[in-house]
Amino acid sequence: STVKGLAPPAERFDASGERFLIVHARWNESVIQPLVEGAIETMIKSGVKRENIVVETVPGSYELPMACSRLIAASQIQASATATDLMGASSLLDPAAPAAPSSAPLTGPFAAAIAVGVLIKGSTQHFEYISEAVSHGLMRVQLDTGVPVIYGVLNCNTDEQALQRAGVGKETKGHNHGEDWGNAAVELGVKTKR
Ligand SMILES: O=c1[nH]c(NC[C@H](O)[C@H](O)[C@H](O)CO)c([N+](=O)[O-])c(=O)[nH]1
Repeated sequence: STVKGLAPPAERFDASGERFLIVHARWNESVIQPLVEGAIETMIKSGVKRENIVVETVPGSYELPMACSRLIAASQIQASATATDLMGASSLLDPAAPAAPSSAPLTGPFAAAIAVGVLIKGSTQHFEYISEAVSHGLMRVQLDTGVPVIYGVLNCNTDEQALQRAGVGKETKGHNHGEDWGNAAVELGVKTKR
């Protein structure tokens, strides 16, 4: 196809002060890992600080909407409170997050989130049901919370398709879609900032 192509990143955005969330499933870990690394590296190239990228995991893609919903809500609650009000609540977020002085908000709200999952078709209808539920679920989370949730779910028929979309294909290397998701998270995070 001469038309289908990746969305090139738009002009550079200043996301240096923004916080981002990445929630990734652990199914198909060998594909998940390059996707997540690609997203993080791309975001850092755009000026995002690594300590402002919170990474959480869930068992499978079906858990992505719930985890994104809860973590986005927790970060929004904490943004309006101080550490003393919400001691222990930070366990929902990155445990490595630097402890803020009690007068400062424990965490800031996330500018955007990326939900990363790899669905590979098996011999049953499981794939279709999860894929449909996750797509609708993630769309609902972003519209309900007002925080962009970038769709980082690969829906593949074969292992090789998934590997190529993480830039680690065996037949041809392919392109790491995690990089595009990192760019999309920065762009939407800046453009939808309130
Ligand atoms: O992320 C995935 N989860 C998968 N299933 C687990 C599912 O996401 C839930 O974790 C599980 O159903 C428990 O809710 C997959 N398959 O079943 O094939 C898959 O390919 N990828």
